[in-house]
Amino acid sequence: MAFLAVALYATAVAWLAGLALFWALPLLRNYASARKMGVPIRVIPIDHTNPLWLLLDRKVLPVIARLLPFTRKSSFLRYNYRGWEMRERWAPHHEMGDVFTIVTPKEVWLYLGDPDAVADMFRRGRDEFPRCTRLTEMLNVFGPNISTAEGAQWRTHRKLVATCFTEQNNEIVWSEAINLATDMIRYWSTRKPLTSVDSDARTLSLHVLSRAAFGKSFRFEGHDERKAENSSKSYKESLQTILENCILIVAFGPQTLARWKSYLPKKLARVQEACDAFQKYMTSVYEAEKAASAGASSSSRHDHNLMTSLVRASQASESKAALTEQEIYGNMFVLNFAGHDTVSHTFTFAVYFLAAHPEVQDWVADELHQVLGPGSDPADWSYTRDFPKLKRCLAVLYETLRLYTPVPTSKWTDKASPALKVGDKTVTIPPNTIVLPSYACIQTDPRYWGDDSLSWRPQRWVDINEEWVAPRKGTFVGWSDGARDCPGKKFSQVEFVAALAVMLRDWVVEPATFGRETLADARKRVLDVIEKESTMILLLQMIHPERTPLVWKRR
Ligand code: HEM
Repeated sequence: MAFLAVALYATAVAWLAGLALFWALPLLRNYASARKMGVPIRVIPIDHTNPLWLLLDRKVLPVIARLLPFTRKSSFLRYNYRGWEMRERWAPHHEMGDVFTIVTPKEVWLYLGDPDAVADMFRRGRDEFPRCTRLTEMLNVFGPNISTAEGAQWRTHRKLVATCFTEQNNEIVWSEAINLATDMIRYWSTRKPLTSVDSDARTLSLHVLSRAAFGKSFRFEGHDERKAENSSKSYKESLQTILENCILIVAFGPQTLARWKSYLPKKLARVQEACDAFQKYMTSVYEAEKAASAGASSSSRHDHNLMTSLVRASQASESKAALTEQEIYGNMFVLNFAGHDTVSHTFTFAVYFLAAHPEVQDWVADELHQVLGPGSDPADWSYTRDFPKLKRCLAVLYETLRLYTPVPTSKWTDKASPALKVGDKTVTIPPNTIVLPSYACIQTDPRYWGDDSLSWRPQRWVDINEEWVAPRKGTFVGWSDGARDCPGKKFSQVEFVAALAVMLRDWVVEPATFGRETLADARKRVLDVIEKESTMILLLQMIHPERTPLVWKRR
């Protein structure tokens, strides 16, 4: 009996020691580091980027909030999950000032709500505020790449990737988006009511990417038209499966999945198959391009898709500045990853906002009739002539990103301790601190955006002379800023504007009404759904748009 008691005691002590070593000590160390900055501190007990916690946070926290309602205002419930920024908006900054920290057992996160400090941080660039590659290393699935590299390596990736985003590639994006959107609106107009906006928007963006990235064109297939067979084997389906299961892939790792493939449950086996198929697909395109470069084939010589540009640029540069085969795969995956759901989720938000705002649809349609003419064939619209004039369409994209930013941008201090001026205070930021522009705050703070800052009003981006209204520096970071901003910014703008132009010139969208609901009530319901049922999965998205059906009609 005495032996059992000693064993239990020893186990308890070992547990406590383990807990102190792995949790409490780092938390205390980080707390001490944060205190040195002399700014308000909030503490959260779990590293919110931990892959296991990523699988659980949205399930666990609502249960705790229900069982222990008095904890709702605690830092744990307010800040210990992905995307808390969207729920809180500017509230934490108005409570704590333009700068505050959140301390986790992993590191300290510093939040900036002052546009001048944000602009200064981006201006000072990668030397003082590099990317914290730990946060993106999950994107190393198929090889090192532009998103996960730093220093000289990143410069090589960035230089070569930048050569892919040419005006010729934008032309491809423009015409492919027009073709696909023409088929998509045809499909949407036959669905009454339409419940597949998000799924169809993903198809559109995937098909634009497959053409612009790999040179493969696919016709648009609506949600109900898609065939289920071969689901994880084709390029399209494999990429879709990978993107939908990124968190699982990160949690288990593609190598582990491959090693245990015979024993995996059905869902994981499908994910593993998809990784395998996507890798094979990239290898085949890579080999074909290499052969074409060597003169064995001329099939892809004149195409300006991202893969061919990357292989050619890499072959053309000196050996030290070239990318390895693995790095080319890594970059192709990351371009697909970064360019797919960012655009499709934003497009879905925009369609729902439009359904709630008929006056914005009319405002955009006026521009489309003026620039493109009422009866012109979309196939004749020109990227170089028409795209720069479609400012109202672009404003719909900016306004949607302002309120619902899919990708939060972040920097860190690495081993340095830079000083940053925030208002009249100079904050010396310790090493190993993540530094973030509080995007959900600065993009909606009434101090910079006015009293209607939370209203979706694309008209704020275009003045009465049809000139673009640039926001104050540091108040809009939708595509990030500085040296590591988004290289796909123009790509996404061209795709979005082309698709929107096709849809809004001749069509209008409204919410389907339920029972005796009026159209005005249905529009309010849509806005409520956008606000309450959007969340950060891997990116910010509407969770169940299919529960809010829409109807498209001829204008
Ligand atoms: C609406 C659409 C898009 C939004 C809102 C967006 C936003 C962003 C943001 C905020 C970053 C910086 C992330 C950070 O600092 O951690 C970023 C980086 C990046 N984006 Fe985009 N993006 C979009 C579309 C695209 C597209 C279409 C592509 C490619 C086809 C792309 C490729 C990339 C890449 C490769 C990076 C990493 C750049 C680097 O680290 O040097 N993005 N994007």
